[in-house]
Amino acid sequence: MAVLIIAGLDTGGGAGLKADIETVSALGEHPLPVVSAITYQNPDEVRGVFPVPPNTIREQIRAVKGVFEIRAVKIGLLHGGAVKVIAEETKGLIRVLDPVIASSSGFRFLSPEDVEILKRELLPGSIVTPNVPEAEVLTGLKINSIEDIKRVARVLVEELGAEAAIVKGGHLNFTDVLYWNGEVFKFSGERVEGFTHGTGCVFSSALAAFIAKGLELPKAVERAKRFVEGAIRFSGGEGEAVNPLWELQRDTQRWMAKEDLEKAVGELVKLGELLNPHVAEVGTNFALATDFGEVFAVKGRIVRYGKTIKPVGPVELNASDHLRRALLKMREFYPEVRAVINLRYSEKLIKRAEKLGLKVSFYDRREEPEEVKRAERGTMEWGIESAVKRLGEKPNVIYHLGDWGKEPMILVFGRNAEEIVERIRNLIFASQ
Ligand SMILES: Nc1ncnc2c1ncn2[C@@H]1O[C@H](COP(=O)(O)OP(=O)(O)OP(=O)(O)O)[C@@H](O)[C@H]1O
Ligand SMILES: Cc1ncc(COP(=O)(O)O)c(N)n1
Repeated sequence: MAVLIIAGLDTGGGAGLKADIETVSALGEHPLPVVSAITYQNPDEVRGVFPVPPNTIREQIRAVKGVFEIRAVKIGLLHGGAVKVIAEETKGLIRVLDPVIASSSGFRFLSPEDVEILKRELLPGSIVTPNVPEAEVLTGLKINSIEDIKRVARVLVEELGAEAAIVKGGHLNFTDVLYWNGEVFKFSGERVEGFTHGTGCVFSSALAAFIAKGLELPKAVERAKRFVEGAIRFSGGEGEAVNPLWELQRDTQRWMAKEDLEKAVGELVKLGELLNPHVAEVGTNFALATDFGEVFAVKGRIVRYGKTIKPVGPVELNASDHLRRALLKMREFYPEVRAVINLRYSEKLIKRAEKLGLKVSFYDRREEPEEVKRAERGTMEWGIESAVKRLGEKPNVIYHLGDWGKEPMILVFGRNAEEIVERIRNLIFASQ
């Protein structure tokens, strides 16, 4: 279904049309982008705005209206001169209006006169999604509590003529309130850590996309809120903004990691007889992490098989709890490390690793504090941390000499699966 998006361009690639297009596309709908303003901004500041002339906005809308079946319209950043044209051209369509009055970096986009035009021309009949400060400007009322939010949402509909109002609590307590058809709906949320530049854009676009799918308003609001939470949680990256593509990126990384690891395991199997003596009693595993902290490994581990070696099962997500924990701990110190393998301990391998110039460290399970031992699952994390701290720089190899009932083990780390295979090749050929 097509969603018409009328919004501004953010040169920083965080908010505005770019975030809207990503959101609508990620949710499987077709975005029809109409530029209302060109901004010059980065994550820290908005330097200026070039308003696209009203007629140019009109022609952009006319080029697609009647050609595509527009199921919803999302309206973001505007300028006073554009309001009337947009109101005329979107008449009769379901409109989600995000009244972007100021940026989160503090730049005032709409003057008080522009706000009045917006209230008069565009707000009536729209589903309006102000944040707390915007709702205050639109209604002239102060908001200090959830009760105030409810009252203001009602005013936006009953007095200012909106079709529905969702007052967002991102600036208060993360609870959003919808007023629609004379009823109040509350959507509770918890604070999510991450960048919030662009949250309002993603929320309103997601809402428009869910409406386009035919969801009833309360359900669409609930889904839009959950979508934004994910986009905040996985918001890292250069844009310093929300990331509407996180689920797609996660899935892409999943198949890439799976494929890379399968290929690398295949290469290891070719080393069969040479690697066989180095396979741990408990089995060897090979793990690869994605940027999202998900870790793939071989289900059932890699075991000795006659004179050669064999992966017991396929490469799968979370197939090795031990290596997953070792790798994730290592990545807390060195995020570029993505892969790890465990081998049976031998002094010969350690000597060889040092000769090859690999940085080697170790941990001693006998030094493990009692409380970590009792907690049972913290040993690996403690071990990696103590080995990293002991060396004072990035270790490529970490070993431990075992303990009562625990087999001594070597972990070889690398930036990717191929690097591990290369390291293993060098280690075992040279240790013959
Ligand atoms: N840190 C956060 N954790 C969880 N949810 C949040 C957070 N910040 C905002 N939200 C949610 O994101 C949505 C957008 O709300 P917000 O109040 O941030 O909009 P906004 O101020 O218009 O955004 P923008 O930053 O684009 O101006 C709402 O559903 C809100 O509850
Ligand atoms: C083009 C454009 N549209 C919307 C916003 C608001 O987003 P935020 O409040 O996160 O700055 C923005 N900064 N730029």
